[in-house]
Amino acid sequence: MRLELRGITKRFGAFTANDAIDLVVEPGQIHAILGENGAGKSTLMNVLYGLYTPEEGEIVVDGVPRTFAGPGDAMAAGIGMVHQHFMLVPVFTVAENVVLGQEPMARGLIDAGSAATVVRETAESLGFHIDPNALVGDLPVGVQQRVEIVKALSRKAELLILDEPTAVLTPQETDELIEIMRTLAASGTSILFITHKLREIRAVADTITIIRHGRVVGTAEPTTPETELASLMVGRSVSLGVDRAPAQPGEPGLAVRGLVVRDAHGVPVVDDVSFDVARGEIVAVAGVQGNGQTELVEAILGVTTPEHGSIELAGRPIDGLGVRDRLDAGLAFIPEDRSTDGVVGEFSIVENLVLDRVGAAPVSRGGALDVAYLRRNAAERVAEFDVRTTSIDREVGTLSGGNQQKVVLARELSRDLSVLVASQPTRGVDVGSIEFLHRRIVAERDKGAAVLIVSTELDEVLALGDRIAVMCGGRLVGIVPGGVSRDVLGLMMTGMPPEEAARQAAEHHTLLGEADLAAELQAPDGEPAVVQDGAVVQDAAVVQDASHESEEQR
Ligand SMILES: Nc1ncnc2c1ncn2[C@@H]1O[C@H](COP(=O)(O)OP(=O)(O)OP(=O)(O)O)[C@@H](O)[C@H]1O
Repeated sequence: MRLELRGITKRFGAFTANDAIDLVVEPGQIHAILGENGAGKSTLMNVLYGLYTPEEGEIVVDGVPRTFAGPGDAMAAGIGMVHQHFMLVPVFTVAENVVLGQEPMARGLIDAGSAATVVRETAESLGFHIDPNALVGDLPVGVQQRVEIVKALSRKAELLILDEPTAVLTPQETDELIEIMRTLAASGTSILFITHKLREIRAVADTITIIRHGRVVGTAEPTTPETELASLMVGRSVSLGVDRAPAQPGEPGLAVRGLVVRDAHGVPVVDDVSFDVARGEIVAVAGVQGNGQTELVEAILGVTTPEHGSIELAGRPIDGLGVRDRLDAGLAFIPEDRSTDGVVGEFSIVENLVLDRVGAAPVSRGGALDVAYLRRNAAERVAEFDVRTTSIDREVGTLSGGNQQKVVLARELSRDLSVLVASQPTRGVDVGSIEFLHRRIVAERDKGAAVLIVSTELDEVLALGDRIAVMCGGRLVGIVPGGVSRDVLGLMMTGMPPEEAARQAAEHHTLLGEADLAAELQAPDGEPAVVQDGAVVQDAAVVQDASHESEEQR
């Protein structure tokens, strides 16, 4: 399928989120859309998937202009979407989920046999296996994502929209998804790929369209260096990675001793975890989502009571204290799910910036809110943290995802804090803003805070961690120095002890590990090198020329 978006304009009131966007996606093309937070990527994808009606412009599929009144129309035109939050029913089997919504309504019966065949055959054509009879709720996230892909393909999708698909995957699973994307593209399926991860774009995209302030500002090749892509995206030069002095660990900041937390079924989800974070250092906890990190953080914050163990803040046990007392004792907290724990969507930016400080100075004076202070505070924080908004009075729920996250960070990093616990602090935030936010977190460390970062992003863990703790299955697999390789961390995330991970990583590089190495080993003419099995075999220019030659020969 050849898709053309012609002059798509989508407005929210007076605000133009998409401004005359033109985009062409060729059959079998992997087309990455890159843009900073609030650039208008999700809006454009929602227009394409029939969720928003554009004010102007045309969606043209194989030369025919189409109007989509809803996702059903988009699907009928061959467009499928894998959302960030999967739309599967956990208590149904894979086969049931795949046919859900497409079984003949008259009978209301699901033909289990043929659904299972569709699942098996589609999966096999993409080079993996899925048990059609497995319950979706029992499957790891990476496999659930494949079920979503199979589901879209079973509806004859010829163009797949993948919205930040790797946010929930391990590096190894990301490699596997990249392989699946390549297989799909080779069979003619087009892919629109949204991600903030430049490394992935360079690994998989055929072409890149860059959107800024709702407009297409350019296209780029996947060979474009990461720093250049980042600058194109934000419209200024960006330095990736944080320059920082080595940590100066001091007094005890946070201490966790023999912590055990059980879930509702009595299964230990945090299993005898002990570690220390000194003031003046950052410990980053790496791991695939769902390996006990959430429960660990909840126990530190005081929203759950552990079965065993104790937690100390600056040498003082806090086990008996409630959440508010812990915050008052100098704990700052950035929750992993901003929409449920971080912001109140219906409240304004002004209100969200002081949520839990109402009643205390300087937010309240003499029993009343100090409105002048609140407005001044909001204007300053919005400017400092580069929250893209038309007004400080706007409801936070209408900001783009990345900008909502900046509001949470602006509030929490402006506290008087001695211990900072941050879960996925930059999830969904673009590289330009990540640079700033990471610098702010390091600045808190250098002011003497003990910082615990929980992140599923290896880039983030590596950028911030003075030491890196890896969790798997509720246990602490090991704590390693900050400079460790991505491959070692990826293997430890599967539960492999550090020594074994180091040995295996030396023997086998992941695809993205290779991209890493290639970026470091730039050929003299500036072209990235091609790395196989950990060794440079060719520079990319030569490989491209060779492929042209063979095409011509054929
Ligand atoms: N329902 C809405 N009402 C008002 N404004 C909106 C609405 N949805 C989006 N916007 C605005 O449109 C702009 C584009 O938002 P969009 O979600 O498309 O950005 P994005 O590129 O996907 O950003 P991110 O990377 O942060 O997810 C933002 O400024 C956002 O505040």
